[in-house]
Amino acid sequence: MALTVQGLSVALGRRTVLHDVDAAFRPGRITAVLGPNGAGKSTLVKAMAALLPHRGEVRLDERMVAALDPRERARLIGYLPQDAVVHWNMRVDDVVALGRMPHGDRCPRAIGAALCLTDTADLADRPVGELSGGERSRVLLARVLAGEPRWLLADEPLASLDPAHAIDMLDRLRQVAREGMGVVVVLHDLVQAARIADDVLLLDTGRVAAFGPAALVLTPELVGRVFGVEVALIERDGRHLPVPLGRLGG
Ligand SMILES: Nc1ncnc2c1ncn2[C@@H]1O[C@H](COP(=O)(O)OP(=O)(O)OP(=O)(O)O)[C@@H](O)[C@H]1O
Repeated sequence: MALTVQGLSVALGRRTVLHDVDAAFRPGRITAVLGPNGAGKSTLVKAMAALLPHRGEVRLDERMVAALDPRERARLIGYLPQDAVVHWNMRVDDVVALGRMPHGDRCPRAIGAALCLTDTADLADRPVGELSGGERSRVLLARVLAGEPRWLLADEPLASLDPAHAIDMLDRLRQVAREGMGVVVVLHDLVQAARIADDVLLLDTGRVAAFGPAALVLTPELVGRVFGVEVALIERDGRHLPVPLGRLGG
């Protein structure tokens, strides 16, 4: 099931913060959305999840996402917001079970698989309010995965994770993509993006600066220009990882 964005523009307040974005995302692949602060990354994924009014089209195959019944949309697209919070101090397994709401069930297999994949089964009977920020991030990912969506849109899921857990999180996204889910993930870390992404959508002040296979987008020239930094490539496991060295002209 392909996820396609065509002519997508979003205005917030009086400002247009996304301009005419075109992109075709493919299932079974990880697309990293990159760009400087304020480039419009969060706005893009929110609009793709039909959480913001927009102009242009977001389609799942031929169907407009905004026109889908909300429960069906939630079954197809899982959205993991930046800085997600849990307002009630529920048990972890109950939080994860909320991910089944669009299905109207409490499928033990799906919940168990999500707990297992995110390494949160040991936390299942803990109150979510007692968890560390990183543990909570994994639980919130488990909640989305429990809904077994066809697409996962994750906004900066690494924000509160230490390097080891960040690597684990990305490996989990890789695993769900291998199983066929389409993954669109907003990232800040260029090295992690290069490790994990099949494709990269590079945004610059609300416009697409580049979209395509990671190796073609994550070049020192392109990344350096958009972020205003000097970038060196290091090679690891056959991938070229862009490392920011300093500000351009600094
Ligand atoms: N409610 C709002 N009203 C007006 N402008 C807004 C509103 N929310 C966000 N913006 C602006 O929209 C632009 C895009 O914001 P967005 O959060 O999508 O950027 P981002 O690329 O995700 O940034 P970051 O890397 O800092 O998280 C920013 O310039 C931001 O100031």
